[in-house]
Amino acid sequence: MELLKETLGKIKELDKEAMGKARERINNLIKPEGSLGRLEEMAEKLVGITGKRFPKVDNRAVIVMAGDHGVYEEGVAPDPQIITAIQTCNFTKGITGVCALAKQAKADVISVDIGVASDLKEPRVINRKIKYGTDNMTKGPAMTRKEAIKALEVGIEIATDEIKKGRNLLATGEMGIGNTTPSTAIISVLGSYDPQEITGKGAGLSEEKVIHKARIIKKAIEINKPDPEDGIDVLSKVGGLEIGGMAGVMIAGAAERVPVVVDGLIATAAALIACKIEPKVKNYLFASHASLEKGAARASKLLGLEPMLNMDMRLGEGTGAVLTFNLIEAAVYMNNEMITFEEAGIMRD
Ligand SMILES: O=C(O)c1ccc[n+]([C@@H]2O[C@H](COP(=O)([O-])O)[C@@H](O)[C@H]2O)c1
Ligand SMILES: Cc1cc2nc[nH]c2cc1C
Repeated sequence: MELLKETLGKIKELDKEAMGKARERINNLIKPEGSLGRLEEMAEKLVGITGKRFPKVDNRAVIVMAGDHGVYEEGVAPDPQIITAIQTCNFTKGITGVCALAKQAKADVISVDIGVASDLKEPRVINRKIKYGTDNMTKGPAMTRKEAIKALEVGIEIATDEIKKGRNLLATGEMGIGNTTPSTAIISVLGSYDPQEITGKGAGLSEEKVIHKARIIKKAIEINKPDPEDGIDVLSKVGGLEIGGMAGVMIAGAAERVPVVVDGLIATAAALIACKIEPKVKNYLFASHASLEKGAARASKLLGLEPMLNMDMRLGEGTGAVLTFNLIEAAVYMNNEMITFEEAGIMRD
C-alpha cells in the first residue's frame, strides 16, 4: 500500500506553462494554423506530460501483463486457458502479433506473469505471479483487496524500472484468456451499463454464448456489489490481475511524467480503474485504437479519450497501442523539426 500511496502522491497536473508556449510555437509553424490536426494536440500534450519543450519518444516498450481468470470455468471464453501461458512465453520470442508490430515500431516487448494459472518455464518472462489466476467472481471476489493493491504495485514497479532505464514512451498490453469478461464487468460497474448492452464476443464467442457471458457478468456484479466510487474495490471484486498490473503501469507513467498508450478493451478497463483511483492519470494517457469489441466504444467515451485509429482490430497484447507509436513520434517530429514563419523570414500581421 505504501508504494501505491507514495506513487499516487507524486502525480501532478500537466505543465500548463510549457503547454502554452508549445501551442504558441505550433500555431506559428510554417503551415496553416491547426492544419496538422490531432498531431498538434498530441505534441502539446507530450510537452505538458514531460515538461520538456522538445520531448523525445525514442526509447519505447510495451509492457504485456498476463493473467488467468477463475470465471473462465463458467464457459465465457472460446479458447483453451493454456493459451495464456503459451503466449506469455511467446512474447519473449518475437513471434506474436505484438512482437511483429513492436519490431516495426522499434519497441521492446516486456512479458510479465502477474497471474498465469501455471508455472512458466521461460526465464525471459518476468515472474511477478501474485496467484495462479483470479478466483471465480460469480462465487465471490476475484481477489482480495490486498491482492488488488499488489497487482497495482507490480505494475508500478515494472514501469518505474523501465523508466529508470530510460524509457520515454510506454504502452500497456495484456494476455488473459477470458479477460473480456472482467473488463466488461468493470465497464458496466463504472459506467452503470447493463452488461447485456455492452457484452461482446471477445476472442470469438458464439452469439448464444455472448448472452450467457452477459448473465455471468451480471451475476458477478450482483454477488460482489462493487462500489463504483472505489477503483480498488471494483478491481478486486470483478477485475483481473493483469488489469491491475496495467493500471499500475499507467499510475507510474503519470507519477514519472512518461506517456502511456492504452490498447483495446481490457487496457481501457484498466485505465478506467487507474483514473477512478486518481483522475489526473488520464492526462498522461493516449488512447490508441477503437477496438471492435462491443463495449470498447462506450469504455473510451467513459474514459474521455478519443482513440487515434480505427483499424477493426481486437487482438489485445498491446498491438493497437504499439501501432500508434509512430503517430506519436510523428507529433514529436512536427514539433521538433518544423520551422516557424518568422524563422522562414515570412512576416504575418
Ligand atoms: O484488446 C481488445 O480489445 C481485445 C478484444 C477481444 C479479445 N482480446 C484478447 O483475447 C483474450 C480475451 O478474449 P476472451 O474471449 O478470452 O475474453 C485476451 O487474451 C485479449 O488479449 C482483446
Ligand atoms: C491465439 C490467441 C492469441 C491471443 N492474443 C491475445 N489474446 C489471444 C487469444 C488467442 C486465442
